[in-house]
Amino acid sequence: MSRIEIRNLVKMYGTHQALHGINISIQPGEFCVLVGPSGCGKSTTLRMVAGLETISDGEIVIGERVVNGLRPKERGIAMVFQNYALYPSKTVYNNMAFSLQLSKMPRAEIDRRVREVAEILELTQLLERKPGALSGGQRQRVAMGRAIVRDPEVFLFDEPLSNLDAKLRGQMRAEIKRLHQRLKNTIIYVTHDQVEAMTLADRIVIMRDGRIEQQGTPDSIFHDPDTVFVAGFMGSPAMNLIDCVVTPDGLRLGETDLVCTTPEGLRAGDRVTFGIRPDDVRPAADLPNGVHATLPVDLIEQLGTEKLLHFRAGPHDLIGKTGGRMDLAEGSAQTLAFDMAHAFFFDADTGRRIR
Ligand SMILES: Nc1ncnc2c1ncn2[C@@H]1O[C@H](COP(=O)(O)OP(=O)(O)OP(=O)(O)O)[C@@H](O)[C@H]1O
Repeated sequence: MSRIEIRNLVKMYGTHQALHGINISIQPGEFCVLVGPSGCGKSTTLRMVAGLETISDGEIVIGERVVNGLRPKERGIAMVFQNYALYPSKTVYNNMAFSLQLSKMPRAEIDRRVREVAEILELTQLLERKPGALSGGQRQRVAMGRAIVRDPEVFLFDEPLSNLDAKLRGQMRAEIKRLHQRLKNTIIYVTHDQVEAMTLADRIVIMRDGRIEQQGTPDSIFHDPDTVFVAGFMGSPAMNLIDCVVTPDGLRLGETDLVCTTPEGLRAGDRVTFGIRPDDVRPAADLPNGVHATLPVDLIEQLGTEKLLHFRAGPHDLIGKTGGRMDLAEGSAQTLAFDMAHAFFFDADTGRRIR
């Protein structure tokens, strides 16, 4: 187990600045997920830790060593990519053994490691197969096995599940989590999937345009977002976000009769973004103490255990939730309740949270 320190990391691609001074301090054994929209710099950061990209400025420490000048294989890392890059002509056994063979490890030790890891990943029955005869999930496990046999100080994952279907993704996510509980290696994991970030991470780092927008535990990122960007990015369906102007009475959402008192420090005329998660907008019967408003529900999505209620508040399309068994008709006006204890307010100009 090694700590990883990323200090003031800068990446220039010619004149394009992809990273603007990234600072992340990852504790030994911590599972750190880098998440953010396409092009925000997640992969670039990971590839610089791996030694696959040069460092324009700043410092990367793995364990006790500054690794800026070290080649990838000298860094004590193993990387699992999105396209597993298995050797098609080699068996599963030889795919897993290959890097150890290159390092001239004794055959008996290679055999012990490959079989032990195959057992952990339930690949023992497949060791003589070639990748072409494996399912997507099995190939993904071989790619992980190939990384694990090397017993690296640090694992780097670059969107390892993005080629799998939804069900398999869920299964592999749980397997990666179990593997981490068992091996306790330090991990940096890149994804653009916020569900993966929430479920896997000890620490989530949300990136945007080459900068860190916020980092913290999944709980703190979800329940205590610093910015409207983080609030809107984490959570599915996304938080309802509505730009509005504070009136002398408080806050009015569009032309509706929903008015709430505003947090201290806001004055009439201030422009704010009001945020509330779909979980906190319910039919009034579910939430008697909320702020009530009667609004037209124009679409209901049945998800099984719950239903999503799409409704309009003035010009805004919003989403609420109710239990899957609740009987509601599309196109009818419903009295909805907003749980204002869980509402958020952001400065409409800067996007910063107003606390
Ligand atoms: N080799 C390169 N040359 C020039 N620009 C690059 C290069 N690689 C990445 N970039 C740019 O750097 C920025 C960050 O790219 P990066 O691949 O790290 O983003 P990402 O967050 O991993 O995105 P994605 O989720 O789409 O993979 C982007 O603007 C991208 O266009």
